[in-house]
Amino acid sequence: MSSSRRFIPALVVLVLLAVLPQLPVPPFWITLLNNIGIASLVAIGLVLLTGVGGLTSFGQAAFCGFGAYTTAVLTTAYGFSPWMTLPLSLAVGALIALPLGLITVRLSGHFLPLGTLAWGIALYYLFGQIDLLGRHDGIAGIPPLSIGDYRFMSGSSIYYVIWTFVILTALAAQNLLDSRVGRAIRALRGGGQAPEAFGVNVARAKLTVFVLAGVTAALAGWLYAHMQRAINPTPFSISMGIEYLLMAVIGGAGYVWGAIFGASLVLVLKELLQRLLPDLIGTTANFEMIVFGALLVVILQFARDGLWPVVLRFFPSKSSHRIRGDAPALGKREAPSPGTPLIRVEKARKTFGGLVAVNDVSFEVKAGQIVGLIGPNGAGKSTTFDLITGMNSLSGGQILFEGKPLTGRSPRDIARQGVARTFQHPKILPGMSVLENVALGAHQRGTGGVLQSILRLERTEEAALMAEAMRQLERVGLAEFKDRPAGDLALGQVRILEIARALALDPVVLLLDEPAAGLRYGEKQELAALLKKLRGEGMSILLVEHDMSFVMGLVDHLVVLDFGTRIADGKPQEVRENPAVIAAYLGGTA
Ligand SMILES: Nc1ncnc2c1ncn2[C@@H]1O[C@H](COP(=O)(O)OP(=O)(O)OP(=O)(O)O)[C@@H](O)[C@H]1O
Repeated sequence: MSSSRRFIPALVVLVLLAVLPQLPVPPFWITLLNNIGIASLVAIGLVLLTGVGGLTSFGQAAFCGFGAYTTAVLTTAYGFSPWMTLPLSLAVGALIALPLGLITVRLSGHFLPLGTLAWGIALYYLFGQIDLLGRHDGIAGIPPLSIGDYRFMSGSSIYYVIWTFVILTALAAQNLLDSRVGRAIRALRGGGQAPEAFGVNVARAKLTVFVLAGVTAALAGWLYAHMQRAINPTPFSISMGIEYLLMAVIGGAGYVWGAIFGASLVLVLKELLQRLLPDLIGTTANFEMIVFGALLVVILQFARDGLWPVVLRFFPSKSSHRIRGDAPALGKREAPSPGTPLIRVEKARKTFGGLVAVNDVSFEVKAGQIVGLIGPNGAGKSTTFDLITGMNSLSGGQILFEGKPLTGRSPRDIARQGVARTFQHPKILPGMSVLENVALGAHQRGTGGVLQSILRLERTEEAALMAEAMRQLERVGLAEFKDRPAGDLALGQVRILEIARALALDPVVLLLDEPAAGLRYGEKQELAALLKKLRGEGMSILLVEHDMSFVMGLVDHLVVLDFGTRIADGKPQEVRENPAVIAAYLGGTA
């Protein structure tokens, strides 16, 4: 997707990396570059976990420890060859990450980073206490990597191994982010239950990214062990964990290549400060950490997304997603025949303590209808909406979808049944393109997993998902904005984008939560025209709305709530003339 303006500098950097060890550079440059490469691997994992997924971890150094100690023990005590221990080190990283992730990613807010801090410290002390791991002395005599008779003993030889792994890992991470699984991970930043409502398994996406970050850190540890050929617990301490996080954040928390940039910046600066500071202030204490802290504060003030986006500004690229004409069509649900009951709300009740927010409300949405749920502020419309979509649980009564009760089902499961929704406060991912935002809606219609995505084996399915997203954008009239960041759109367009995302689910019924709120008159008219067009195509719609004039000309059926109770139910004209409605809601304006 990147233009030649980015390709050429990338090629220059790659060639420089390749020839550098052959040039007469001081050996410590190579040592420094090796350390940067190893740190970059951990930072790439952190970019996925923290930058993209929004899960902050201070504990990644511990996973390096697992990778390093696995190979150290197996090669020194059990005679394994180093290459054989590579999959084992990665597997140990993944196996430890799995239970730790299960506990950690459930934490929210500041408890999550605190949790990682806690196990980061605990694991470091554990490494120093176990006899098999050589306690605080560690393990020496780790064999170097070798191919045939060639042993990667020197810094400049293992340099090539390290940087091959770094580039492969970065490419793998890029591939992952540009896939169905990657979009799910990127959607985590949207927070809360929203991604569930368009089909993403949030807990699974969090665990996936946690394990991946653990595995990249274990890879770094494996390389470190064979580079140093002796290890002890110190490089796996919490202060290293903090340093890795610093690299990811300074580089550019959401950018894979920013991880390498951040690692380079932090390690080069650390080297310089360690040389310069003692002369400047006459002491050898670890003052570089103070400088890093100050640096981080300054960077976060001026470049919240880290420094990589600043670098990219010098090499602008116009990314555009090519929609493959030969992409296969995704499977589609059979549309219910007009008039079939779809949603049946039967005596639905919701109480919050003593307050009855929804008081035994019943109504129905039939296939091919637009039904409006209206009522004054606090009438219970949003609560009813949340009961149908599974965001809230019923206190009484039941809700059926196509004859089956929805009680106890998760929002994701309800979405999978064909109930797609939009949000009163739109939940888009502003940094993601309009097309990708819509493709998120089609998440459940694909099956590509992590490994397939990394190896780009799911390209046919991905093309189908993108083509479907494009079809929905064309359907709602937003096709021309497909490559624009969703955050650039006006509110009216954002609401329509959410409808396109909901349509990408291949829904049986669309649930729209106050779709006209905050829109200008012209935008409302466009929205109403779109909803009528969708109904013409056979779509069924339930909309919660405030704006009377908006619903009157649009809906087939109106349900009016007041103080949680249904006070009217019928055709718009009948409802408009209902005295109870006039009294409760319309006042003298009807
Ligand atoms: N989580 C909650 N805890 C306690 N009370 C709640 C909760 N959610 C809603 N309520 C109360 O339930 C009643 C119905 O609220 P609801 O948001 O469903 O009304 P609404 O018709 O959607 O109003 P609006 O148009 O203002 O959004 C209100 O009195 C509200 O304060």
